[in-house]
Amino acid sequence: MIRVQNLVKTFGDFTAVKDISFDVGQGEIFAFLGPNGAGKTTTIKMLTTLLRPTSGTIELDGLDPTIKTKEARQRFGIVFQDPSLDAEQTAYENMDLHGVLYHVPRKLRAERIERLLKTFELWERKDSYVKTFSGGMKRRLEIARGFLHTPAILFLDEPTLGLDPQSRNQLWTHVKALNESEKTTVFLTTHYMDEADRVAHRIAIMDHGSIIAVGTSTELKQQTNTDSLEAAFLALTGSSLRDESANSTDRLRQMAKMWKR
Ligand SMILES: Nc1ncnc2c1ncn2[C@@H]1O[C@H](COP(=O)(O)OP(=O)(O)OP(=O)(O)O)[C@@H](O)[C@H]1O
Repeated sequence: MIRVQNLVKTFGDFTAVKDISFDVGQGEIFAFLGPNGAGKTTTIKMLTTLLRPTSGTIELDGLDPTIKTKEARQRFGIVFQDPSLDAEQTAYENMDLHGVLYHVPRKLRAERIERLLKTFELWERKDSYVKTFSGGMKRRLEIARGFLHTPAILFLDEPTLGLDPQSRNQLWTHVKALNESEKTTVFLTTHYMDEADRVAHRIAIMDHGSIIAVGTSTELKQQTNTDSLEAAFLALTGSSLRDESANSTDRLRQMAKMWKR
């Protein structure tokens, strides 16, 4: 369903994604884990046509998204870290607008909106304005909306960031149920190891722009001789802080640019 070969992304003289390759099968839940600045979001942005790869190839449901951009966009749904709902509209209106944008026929649209809002336990609140929703409800609505046009693949970039354990748990229960009933391939990133352990069929660990390990949670634990995914993750990526070093590198780069002007 997703095939990535030798994918590279550079920003100026900095390489954020360094020659990565992996495959994700149909119906699989695939988690991308990695410390801050590892290159996860950059990879998702390339997969979802938001960033152009510097080199390498991507195949989504048999299509090259850099060439068949419009067709590829129809095949996937995305939920990013930044909220993208219209707070001044109701839950139903947000869903409906998305359905119109994705050309979901009216009757099917109504049926799917009802099914998805019920699945994500939002049907009772369908006519409430999104601005009155809690963080967990907003996230559930965004994910329900991501499923609306029956995408072959759903991309979730840190979908549970900032949610309480109850909301996280409930969200994954619903995502898993839809993955099973609709056979949607799910590609996700998260910093919560317990979530990846629970929902992902396979996990890729990324660090400094490279994929350093891929496998099931059990395989990663065996490979590192550890007894939890978190321990396996730390064994593979080390325990030094990344965002600090990435930020200071970024700062240095920015200063270098200013001096060049
Ligand atoms: N537009 C850009 N210009 C320059 N550098 C960028 C740009 N976008 C990302 N980067 C850099 O690329 C690296 C990878 O960033 P990315 O956002 O993909 O990491 P991530 O794994 O998603 O991290 P996090 O877990 O913190 O979200 C970082 O060092 C970041 O500063």
